[in-house]
Amino acid sequence: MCTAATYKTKDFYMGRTLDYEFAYGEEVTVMPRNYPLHFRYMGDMSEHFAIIGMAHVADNYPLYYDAVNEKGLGMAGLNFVGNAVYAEPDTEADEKENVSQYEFIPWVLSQCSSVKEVRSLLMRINLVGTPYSEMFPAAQLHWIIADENEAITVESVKEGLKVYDNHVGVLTNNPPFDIQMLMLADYAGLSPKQPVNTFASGVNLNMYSRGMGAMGLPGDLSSRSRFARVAYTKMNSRSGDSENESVSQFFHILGSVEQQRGCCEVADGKYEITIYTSCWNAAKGIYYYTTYENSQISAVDMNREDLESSGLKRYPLVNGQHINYQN
Ligand SMILES: C[C@H](CCC(=O)NCCS(=O)(=O)O)[C@H]1CC[C@H]2[C@@H]3[C@H](O)C[C@@H]4C[C@H](O)CC[C@]4(C)[C@H]3C[C@H](O)[C@]12C
Repeated sequence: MCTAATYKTKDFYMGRTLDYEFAYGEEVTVMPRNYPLHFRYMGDMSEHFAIIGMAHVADNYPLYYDAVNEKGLGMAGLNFVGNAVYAEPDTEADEKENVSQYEFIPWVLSQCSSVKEVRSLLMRINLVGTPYSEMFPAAQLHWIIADENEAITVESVKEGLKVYDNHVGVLTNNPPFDIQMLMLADYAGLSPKQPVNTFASGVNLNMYSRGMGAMGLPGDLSSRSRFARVAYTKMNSRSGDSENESVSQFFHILGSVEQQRGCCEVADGKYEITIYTSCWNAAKGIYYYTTYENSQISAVDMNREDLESSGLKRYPLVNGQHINYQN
């Protein structure tokens, strides 16, 4: 399971949890403007926007999971198993741009500076299921794409490519996004305030605890429950707007859906955990992250790199707890 969210204070933030039972060997990867990008059907792009994000780098090619570009446009791919259906390449129709699912993030982030531009790019796209290699078959994903003004969800399903306005700025996994939004209505009565007793007149109910306004918010790890929980947490979130306060609050928002080892068994003795949690400041191009074994926030600042260069800059994840002994 995975969860993604956006958050706005003075700056715009976005990130995700990557929940899985194993890691592919991911690194924070900066793609500078002159890194030669080769697309399977769309030729080469020698200059483009610079990008920073989490990627598995295969043969010097960054297979991004989530990333943001220098214009502040970000996106994240989350599992959509059983529902993702990709098109076949259509090389006859000139107006269609054939893009493989593993190229979707670089294709969008290399050339769009806003969600508005993404919407028109998506009208021309033919998102195809061509795998990167035999070792990396097509990942069944759906995506959240956002800038500081709006967020959308993109789902390639058997009916074709669907683009939804995402007014809550969150995404998890199955079921499809429109159903997740419909089911959010189940929680319409929840509130951060103590409930007013509307149970029945004449029944005197004692509010015996704080936090009872959110009674009914699901606590389990299913995708629909994480969707409701993270949407509730994010929409009711309050923080100062400094960088530290915003980043700290963002990690608390995604902390509401964190997966602890042992609670979600996916095969005998195999457990899904939150392998990493990311948060980027979209305007500043700073990519923050924690890992399951390291709760200290690490950061890579895209603007401290030479963005006019042509080689990838890769930062292996800092793992292992860093405990601050005070005596
Ligand atoms: C497994 C990851 C998604 C985690 C997730 O959503 N878990 C939810 C589990 S569940 O459904 O709810 O059960 C996805 C997110 C991004 C994916 C990677 C990226 O798409 C980049 C490439 C794409 C290649 O086609 C496959 C390898 C790969 C390197 C992908 C491996 C894997 O599918 C990743 C890492």
